Amino acid sequence: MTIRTAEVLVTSPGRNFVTLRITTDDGVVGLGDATVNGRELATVAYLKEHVVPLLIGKDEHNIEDMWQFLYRGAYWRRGPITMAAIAAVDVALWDIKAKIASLPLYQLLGGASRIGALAYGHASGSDTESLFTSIRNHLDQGFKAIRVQTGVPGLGQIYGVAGDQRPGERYDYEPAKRLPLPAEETWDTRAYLRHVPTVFAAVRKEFGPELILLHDGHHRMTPNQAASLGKSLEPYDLFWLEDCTPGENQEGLRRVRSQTTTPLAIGEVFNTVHDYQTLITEQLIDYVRSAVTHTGGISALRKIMDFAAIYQIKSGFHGPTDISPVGQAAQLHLGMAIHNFGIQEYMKHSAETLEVFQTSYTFTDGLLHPGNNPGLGVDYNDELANTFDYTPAYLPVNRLLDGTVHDW
Ligand SMILES: O=C(O)[C@@H](O)[C@H](O)[C@H](O)CO
Ligand SMILES: [Mg+2]
Repeated sequence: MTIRTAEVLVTSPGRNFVTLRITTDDGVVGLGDATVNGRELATVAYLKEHVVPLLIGKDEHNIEDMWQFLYRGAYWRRGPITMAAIAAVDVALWDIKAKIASLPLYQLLGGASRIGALAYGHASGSDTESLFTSIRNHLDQGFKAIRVQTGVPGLGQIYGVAGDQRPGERYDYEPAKRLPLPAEETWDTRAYLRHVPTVFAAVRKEFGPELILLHDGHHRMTPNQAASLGKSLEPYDLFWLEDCTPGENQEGLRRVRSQTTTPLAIGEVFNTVHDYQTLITEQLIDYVRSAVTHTGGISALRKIMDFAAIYQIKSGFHGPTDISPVGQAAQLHLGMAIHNFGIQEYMKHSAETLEVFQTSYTFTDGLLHPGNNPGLGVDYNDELANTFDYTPAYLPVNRLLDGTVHDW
């Protein structure tokens, strides 16, 4: 009935992951993800120096009390590092509780509300032809929903665009580059705003009205620019326009919302319910983009989703490859259980990553399912993990044509 050990594990099978492993005195093991892309060692230090000593000897069953102890007890509240560390503890304790109950975690969260979680994949191409190849590739894999990103004429490598690929090839866009300094990219919002509607017109013409399409603006527009893009994309019936503005300025979304009916999703860099307060109560968004890993865990994100449900706002949890298989499993269990599930982002992890983290979740006919193993359904292979040393990596920095640093 107590926590015996808590270990902070770092591995790098192609990219860096931080995992917290809690073991009880009965030998039950729980895993939690604390990966913050490009700033991984900050959560390692926060956990090792300031959280692990607080866990030893505590009752593993009191998840809510532990969450409040770590959140209120720190005095310095919120922030991505603190909330990722709390998330790792929270998820590991839910994993343990479900294993003790011998149930898949979603059963403890209320049971299954659906047969599976509708997933969207990432198609991209430097031009329309390579984008179409990538979309066909995703359709072949069974995706029913696809995010579309392309290059912009006149700009070089930009957010969201993988190298061109042939049918059957793996999509491998990874923004965090393993370089000693961040890569720098060039950006021009006017060129982007002119180009994107032509891309969606071409995609609709080629693939028809049925396919679910999404797009990520990656925080680059002002509210006025975002309103303009939302309007110009209305004929193409997007499932959502993501991160159209930086989003910390919640009031700024009023301008976007009042001008366009294109659905809006925001929140992958948010870390508590307070980041959403105005957005939710004024119904300025349609989808909550938080990941379990970056928002204080299952306990906290569940509360955000219950709050959002009152306003007909649904989930669209952040699921790129920098969310580890542990974090992805946690949000699949949550997504199975909540009523206001919307869609789940799904970028398949590399083969090496899925050998380090052995998962029970499946992807069939466009739907993800967390599997029915007790707990999260993820096992950690220490021996293999230890062969992959931590390698520093940075997300890119974005500059305007005149050299000014812009939102990336
Ligand atoms: O915007 C997204 O959906 C992601 O690709 C993020 O850029 C990445 O997860 C940052 O670590
Ligand atoms: Mg995004």
